[in-house]
Amino acid sequence: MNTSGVTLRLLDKADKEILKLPRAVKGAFFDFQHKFKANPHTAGLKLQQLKGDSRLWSARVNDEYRALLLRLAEDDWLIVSVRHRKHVYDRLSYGVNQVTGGIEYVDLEVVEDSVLRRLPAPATSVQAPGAPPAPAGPPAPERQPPPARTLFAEWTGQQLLDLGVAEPLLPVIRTLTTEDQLLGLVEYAPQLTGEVLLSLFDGASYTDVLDQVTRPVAATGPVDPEDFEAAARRPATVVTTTDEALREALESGDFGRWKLFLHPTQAKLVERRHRGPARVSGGPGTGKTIVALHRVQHLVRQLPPGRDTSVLLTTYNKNLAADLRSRLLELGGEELLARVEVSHVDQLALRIVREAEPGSGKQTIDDNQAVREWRALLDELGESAWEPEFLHDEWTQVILGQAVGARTEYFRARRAGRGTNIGRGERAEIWQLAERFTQRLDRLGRQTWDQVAERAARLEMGREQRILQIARQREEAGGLDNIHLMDSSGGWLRYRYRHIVVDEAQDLRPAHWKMLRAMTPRTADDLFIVGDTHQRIYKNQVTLGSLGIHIRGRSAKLSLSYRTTRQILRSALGILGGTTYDDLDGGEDTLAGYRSVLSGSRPSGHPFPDWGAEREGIAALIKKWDASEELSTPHERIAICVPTNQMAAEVGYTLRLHGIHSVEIRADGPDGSGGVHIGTMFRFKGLEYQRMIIAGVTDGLVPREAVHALRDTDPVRYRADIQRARSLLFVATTRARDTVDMFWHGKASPFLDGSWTVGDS
Ligand SMILES: Nc1ncnc2c1ncn2[C@@H]1O[C@H](COP(=O)(O)OP(=O)(O)OP(=O)(O)O)[C@@H](O)[C@H]1O
Repeated sequence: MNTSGVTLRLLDKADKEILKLPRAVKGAFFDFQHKFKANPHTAGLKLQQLKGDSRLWSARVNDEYRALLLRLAEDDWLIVSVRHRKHVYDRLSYGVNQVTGGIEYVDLEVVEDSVLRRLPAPATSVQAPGAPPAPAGPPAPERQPPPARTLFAEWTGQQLLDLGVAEPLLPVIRTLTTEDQLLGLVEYAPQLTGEVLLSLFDGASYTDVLDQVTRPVAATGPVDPEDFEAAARRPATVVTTTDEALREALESGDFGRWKLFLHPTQAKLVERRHRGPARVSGGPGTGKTIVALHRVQHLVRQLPPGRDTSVLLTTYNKNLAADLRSRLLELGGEELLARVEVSHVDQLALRIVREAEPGSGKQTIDDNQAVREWRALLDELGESAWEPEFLHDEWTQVILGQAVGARTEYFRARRAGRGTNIGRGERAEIWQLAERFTQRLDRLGRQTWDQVAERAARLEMGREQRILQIARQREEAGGLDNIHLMDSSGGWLRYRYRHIVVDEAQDLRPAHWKMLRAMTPRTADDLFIVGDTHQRIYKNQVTLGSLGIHIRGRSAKLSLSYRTTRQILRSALGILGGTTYDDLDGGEDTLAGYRSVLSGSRPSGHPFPDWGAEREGIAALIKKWDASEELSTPHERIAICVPTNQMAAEVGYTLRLHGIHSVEIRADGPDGSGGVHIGTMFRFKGLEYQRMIIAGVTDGLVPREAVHALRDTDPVRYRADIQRARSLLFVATTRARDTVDMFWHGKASPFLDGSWTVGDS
């Protein structure tokens, strides 16, 4: 707790610099900020204003290092940089960005140096290490190579400024001729400048950049360039202030940054008050889960003091829920976790059902087991007119999905997205089979997850009705508290949660939504829904409005990927083809503006004649990485993704023959540690690896042969199945931070476009 009244903030770019400092200097910096907060004017800190500058000050961190600070107000300071004391301070520039209203700081010398280091060959002007810094103004090679067209010649200075580019960088931007130089500039430029320039460079139009990159972070009101205090409060100034945050920045390095520095668009979503359910979409790696976690923390901070768990954080499977729990713990410790229930949605539904039917003891089975039960039933009946998969989908998506309770209702039920038209006579047959199927499951003491969800939804909706009825009676009785607010178990009858936050929303079943809707009162900030329909890998397509969840006017999008490089992102988008995706509410969602400022090598393609050779190729690639100092990667940061369990086992076997240890990713996470992770595509949702190898991406496997067969017989189902198969491959590809290697044998999957350059395997 700071008692001196001094506020000390740290600019996110300064934090990046500090991370690169030697350990001892980091320690000294931590002590420095404590002393500074206690009294900035202590003699030992040597606080002094830089010559001729009204706001920029320097202070002593240790004998060698100085902190540079902007004085925002009397006792309000912002650390913008930590530098060696010999560093020259006369080319520093700071100001309030006219578009975002955020504070920006640029060390022109550092930026120009970074660009100069990347001059195109023959590099007649490359500076020797330790050479004196370039003089003011744009860097000029000693002997001019033939004039190359500069990258941003097409746009005027004013146009770039209107997009939010930092003004002091315009001269150096005008000198850029190669992508490499641009990356050199982006490394040290303010965040928005980097995003704008890379988007333009990658071919986005001026208006698209304005709409998708600049507008979401533009200031809402007029910007006063002299008002630094106001500027510091805007989300565009990405800062942190707390002691713990500073410690975190020093100790956990890059891995902990998500806890401290939110992108302005992320920060807005975390803090915004909504009058009803709100939804956040965005491509893979844009920080949707990070926003969900910070949102939970924000909501908990608004709760009245107490010990109850009034916030639910839920997602669609056990593995992801476990991950959310550990990340929430990292973010806010036990104190935060104590106010939040983190559970996966099926588990929550099962708890509701068990609470209502204690001792029912039914075994819950998954979709594969259920399809086997359908097959057994059809065999027993000698029925061959229907496929078990078709009946199972019809039963879960139409009958259970729409809570169809009677045969006549089923005759009228909408079957959107189900393909094959079926008439009244066929519906009568299906209805009868579905009845037999549920009787069979009952007899065997089994239930499916869809049944559990449906039952939980009904129970919760009933409970909400009782709550509302009691509230009405209470009102009629003049607000007197003489009505028994008891539920069957004798507890007080009230809504289970005050706020619900949902991650990976695209894969929840319709009944889950009904259940969740009934669990929280219809008040401000009730439901916060995060998901990306481009990553839907199950068949649960919903229209939230029809399930009582109205998000119109409260939707927002994240578009900057923090995970994947621009090169991977471009190839991954190619996998989706031109297909359209829904927005969970009957409309359309797109990945327009989806971008990254990270750069790396292009993804590679590796063709092989057969599966055996392909597996050998995978082993050879891993060994190649192991043998190189530059490419070597800890094995647990490498994953191999394949279409089937059988193929996963076979890859594991081949790797073992080459002495490479691997662990299988199961439904509840990796089965062990310390080896290359191998799993089927379904297992990769929510995971992240430094290197992804995606194998078996062969036509007939991706998508499966059976899908092709539907093309003529059932075009609607064909389109839906193709879309899901594309999403599966898209999810796998976007798990990669640095590299993706796509392997196939025979004919490559039709989902791969020309961007998959063939590697040297
Ligand atoms: N503001 C941030 N600062 C630093 N890192 C961030 C930030 N936001 C997200 N990240 C990092 O980016 C990666 C992806 O974030 P996250 O998992 O939240 O994305 P997502 O949109 O939920 O992805 P997916 O849809 O693929 O599951 C994580 O490693 C996360 O730590």
